[in-house]
Amino acid sequence: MRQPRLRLQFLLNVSAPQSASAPDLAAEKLLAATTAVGWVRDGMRVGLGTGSTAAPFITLLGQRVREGGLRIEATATSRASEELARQVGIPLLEPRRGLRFDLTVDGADELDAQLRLIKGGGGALLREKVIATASDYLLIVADSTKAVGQLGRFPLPLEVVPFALPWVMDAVADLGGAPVLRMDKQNPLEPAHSDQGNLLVDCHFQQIEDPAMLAAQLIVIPGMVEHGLFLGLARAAVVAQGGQAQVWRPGQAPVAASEFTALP
Ligand SMILES: O=C[C@H](O)[C@H](O)[C@H](O)COP(=O)(O)O
Repeated sequence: MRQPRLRLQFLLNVSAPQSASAPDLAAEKLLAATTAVGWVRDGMRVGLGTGSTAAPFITLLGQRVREGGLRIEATATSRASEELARQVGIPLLEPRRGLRFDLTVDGADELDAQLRLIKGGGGALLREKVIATASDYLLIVADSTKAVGQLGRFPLPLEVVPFALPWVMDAVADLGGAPVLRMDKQNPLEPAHSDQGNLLVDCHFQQIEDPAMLAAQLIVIPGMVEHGLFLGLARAAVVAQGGQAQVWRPGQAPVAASEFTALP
């Protein structure tokens, strides 16, 4: 079946800038995605992230597959990304033992200078962490609003087994996380569900002083399936600001992305 042609112009028009001084986030996301697509090589197995920055990456990757003859195989971190990948013609692999990825490209809700991340604003944190952990290289693509001095202003998402919800919320409140059950955007009277059918809880810490300690405290809460702290997983990030894309690596000064013709 002939795949629809998706043009950069279409991607740029996803949302208009809100005012003359506000950053054009759609353009920044597209720039980060375009930079990452340029580093995908023939024969790679690629993990496909989720969200509004990963989506243009998937679309542009599909364009390279269809029009440039790029041979890759991929697995997606959400049903939405899987559907998009199918639409744009990316060959998909089902999960199986031994499957690893050369590269995963994914978005983030917050990243700091050590490339510690908060993820899961789109509810895909569990599959995202599975695929990131099965990847040799996790590359984050982000607009300029995602880079922070300290993690925690963005509410930390948790995926929670429904039966365990009240006790998980009690435990998170004891840790100072002000838990809020996420509601369904389409049906605000109903809770949101992950692709696995679990609930999502957003924890308002405001500031996370010690992400590693918090991760250790969260992971032992029964019924808390996964948390959105991604620590020690990202090898690099492309952070776009205005018309400039920079490469961030853990603890290193940012470098212009134009310096790199391959993965940093
Ligand atoms: O669950 C969603 C993911 O973690 C996303 O990658 C994250 O929320 C960033 O999404 P966006 O690029 O849309 O801001």
